[in-house]
Amino acid sequence: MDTTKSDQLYEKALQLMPGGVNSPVRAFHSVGRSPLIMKKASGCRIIDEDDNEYIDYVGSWGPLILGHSHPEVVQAICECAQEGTSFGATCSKEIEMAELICDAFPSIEKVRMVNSGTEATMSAIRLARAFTGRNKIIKFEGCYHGHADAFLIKAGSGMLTAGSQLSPGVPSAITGETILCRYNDLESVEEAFRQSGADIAAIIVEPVAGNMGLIPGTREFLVGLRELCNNYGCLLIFDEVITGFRLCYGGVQNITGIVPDLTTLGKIIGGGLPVGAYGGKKEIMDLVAPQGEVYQAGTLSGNPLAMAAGLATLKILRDTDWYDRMEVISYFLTGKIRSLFEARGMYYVIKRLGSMFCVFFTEDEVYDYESAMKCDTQKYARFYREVLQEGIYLPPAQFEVSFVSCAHELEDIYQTVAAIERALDRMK
Ligand SMILES: Cc1ncc(COP(=O)(O)O)c(C=O)c1O
Ligand SMILES: NCC(=O)CCC(=O)O
Repeated sequence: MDTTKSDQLYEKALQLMPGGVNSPVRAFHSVGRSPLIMKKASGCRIIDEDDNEYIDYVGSWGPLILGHSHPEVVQAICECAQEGTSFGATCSKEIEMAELICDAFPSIEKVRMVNSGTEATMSAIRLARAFTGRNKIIKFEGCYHGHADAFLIKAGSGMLTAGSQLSPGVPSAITGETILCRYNDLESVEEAFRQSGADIAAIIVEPVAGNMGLIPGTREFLVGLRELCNNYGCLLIFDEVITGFRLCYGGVQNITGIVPDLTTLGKIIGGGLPVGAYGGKKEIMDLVAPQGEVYQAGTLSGNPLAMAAGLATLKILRDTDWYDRMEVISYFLTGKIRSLFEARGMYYVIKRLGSMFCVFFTEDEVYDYESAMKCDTQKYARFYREVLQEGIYLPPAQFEVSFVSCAHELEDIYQTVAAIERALDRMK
C-alpha cells in the first residue's frame, strides 16, 4: 500500500495544525502509523490521496448511516445551497426538523438545534442546572460527551485512547462539580446520591456507551438511574449523539421505554454536516432563551444546509426498512469475524448492537471503563494495520465503535471477511 501523498500532506499538516489534525482521534497515534488523508468517498467506500480504496466502517464517526454522498442527501444539499447557505433568521427546514425529532422521540416536546454534539451536551447541563437550581452533575468513566470542560474527566474516546484522565486548562472549580461514577454499576451512583443527592442537577449518560468501545448499558442500570433521578428530583440526560437514529428511528429510549428528561443529539440528524440538538419536556425547554433566561445561541444554529442534509437522511430512515437490513448485515459480519477468531484460537470479545460493533482483544468480559482498559491495545493496533493494508477502514483506536451503513451490501461484507482472514493469517 503506497501512502506517499498522505505522508507528504501529513508532514505539511504537522507544521500548520496541532498534531496535524483538527480532531485528535484522526491522528492514528494509538494504531502506530501516520494518518491517511482522505480525498473522496461514495457509498461504503472511501479513497485516500494515493487512490487507495477502503471499505469504510467509520462513516465519519457515525453520521453517515446512509453511506457517503447518498444521492438524495447530495441533491438536498445542492438544491438548498442554490437558495442560500445561511440566513441568520429562522427557515422552514428548522421547523420541519424540530417536528421530525419531536415525532420520533417520545420524551422530546421541544428541541433546540445547535452545531455539534459538544454544544448540545454543554447546553443540556446548563439547562439542567438552571431547572434544578443545583450545580453538580454525574458522569460515567469512559463516557464521552464532547469536549466541554465539565466532561473532560476520565472521558472516553480520544482521552481514553491517550490514557489521560484530565485535560489541562480545565479549572478544578468546574471538574469539582462533576461526580464520576462507574458505568453499569448502580451502587456507585447510589453512593454518590447518598453523599451529595441534594446538590445533583443531572445524570448524563450514553445509554449505549460508544466511546470506550461498545458497551451497552444494562436494563437494570438504566432503570436504576431513572429511579434515582425521580427520587432525588434531578434530571436524567440521555446523550444519544451516537445512538440517535442509529439503532432505530428514534433512540435507545424508544427501544427500552426508559424515558429521560433531556436528550442530546448530533451526528445522524445532520446527514454529514455539522449539527447538534437538545430537547425534552416543554417545562424544561421553556427555560431556554428567549422564552426563558438560560442563555444559549449560535450564528449558524439550524443552518439550512445541515437541516437539508439531516431532513433528507431522516426521511429515508423513516420511510424504509433499513434498520432491519443493517441488523442482518451486521449480524452476519460479526458472526463471520467471530468464526475467524475462533478458528485461530484467538482471545477476543465482539460487542454488537444493531449496526454498531466493536472488536476487543481480551479474555474477560467488557462492561465498563476498567474492563475496557484491560484490553490489549497493541494487538488492536496490529490488527488495525493489517486490515487497513487489506482495504478495510476501521476506527483508528480500540475505544471507538465501527458502524455498518445502509450502503454496505452483502458483497462488501464478503470482501471484508476475506480481507480480515488474509490479515489474520499474516498476524500469526
Ligand atoms: C456520545 C457523544 N456525545 C457527544 C459527542 C460530541 O459530539 P461532537 O463531536 O459533534 O461535538 C460525541 C462525539 O463523538 C459523542 O460520541
Ligand atoms: N466517538 C468519538 C467521536 O466520534 C469523536 C469524533 C471526533 O472527535 O473527531
